[in-house]
Amino acid sequence: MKIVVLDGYTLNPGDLSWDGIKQHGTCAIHDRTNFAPEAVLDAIGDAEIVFTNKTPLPKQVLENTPSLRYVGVLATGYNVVDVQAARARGIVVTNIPTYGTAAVAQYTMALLLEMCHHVGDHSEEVKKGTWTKGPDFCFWKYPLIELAGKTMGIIGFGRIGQATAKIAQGFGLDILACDRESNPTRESETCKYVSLDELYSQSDIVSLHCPLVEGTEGIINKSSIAKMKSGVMIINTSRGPLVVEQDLADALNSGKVAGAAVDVVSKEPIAADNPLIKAKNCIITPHIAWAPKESRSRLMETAVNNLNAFLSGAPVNVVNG
Ligand SMILES: NC(=O)C1=CN([C@@H]2O[C@H](COP(=O)(O)OP(=O)(O)OC[C@H]3O[C@@H](n4cnc5c(N)ncnc54)[C@H](O)[C@@H]3O)[C@@H](O)[C@H]2O)C=CC1
Ligand SMILES: O=C(O)C(=O)CO
Repeated sequence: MKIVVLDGYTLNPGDLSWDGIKQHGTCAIHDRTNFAPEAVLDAIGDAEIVFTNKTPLPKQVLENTPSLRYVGVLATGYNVVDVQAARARGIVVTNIPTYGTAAVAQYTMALLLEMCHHVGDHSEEVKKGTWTKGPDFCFWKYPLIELAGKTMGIIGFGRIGQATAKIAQGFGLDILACDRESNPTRESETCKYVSLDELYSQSDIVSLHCPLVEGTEGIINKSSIAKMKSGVMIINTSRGPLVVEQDLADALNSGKVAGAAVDVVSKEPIAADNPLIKAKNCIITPHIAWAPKESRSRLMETAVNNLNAFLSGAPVNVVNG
């Protein structure tokens, strides 16, 4: 059996093992593949099994891979695959749920705390000598923000949204959740479901945890930002295209949005002219919320289990069933 991993490097830069996948046949592991459909087709060749993390598999590719039977997405978000086109061709697509829930929730809070305290910047200032030369026993470069008593709006109250809420409640934040489906058993004195408009108008912090699908693309835009409080902070650890980046940059530059922290952007790696790079009060990290070794190890383990289950005729974690 021919197996191809299109972009294995970010999952396994050398500190994990591909053996669980390699045991099933001839395995070509590409560190990365050019995203152009011709290059992707070339890398896939006549493989039956393909793994992708972020290499796109659009209809144009899936319709020209006659041997392909299985696509294993090496991530939770599977927006890189045209799942309808795969279903039409009888290709099973699976994802990896839960491996990164704890890491992404933790990272969301790291971004929030960075916006509140700018720990890294303050440390750099001290090392530059600003404290040594200063007249006072302390100084700060930015307004410092206390979270207790504030409200965090969470769009997409699934695994990561709920895990984030749990930590945030520990900081004294009240949670407003918005999801396609509400589950009253998840509500409490400090957590309730609201409509999107209520979430926008009442939240001091808005954090995105819904998948990138047709209905969520561009959900944060000029008009949704207009419904938010002045001075709101926005966090995106989900997918870049959830945000209209020029609209967010404009709102940061005008001060309507006090701060934004994004781990994901519309095009990755980030384009040099992405408007968020020069926007005021914007923290950008290179899509690393998922990447502690602990969570990557769980991801690899689940990828192997997914492949074993598919080959045994009882696939699990299927996203195009
Ligand atoms: N930055 C990173 O490293 C990582 C990012 N992610 C992103 O996080 C996302 C969420 O992951 P999980 O929480 O594990 O997924 P999940 O499937 O457990 O939760 C997603 C939630 O979003 C809800 N949802 C779907 N459409 C919606 C809409 N239109 N409006 C409101 N809610 C909607 C779903 O009902 C579900 O409750 C992934 O889709 C992925 O894009 C996931 C892992 C790592
Ligand atoms: O798991 C995911 O969805 C990620 O974004 C990490 O690649």
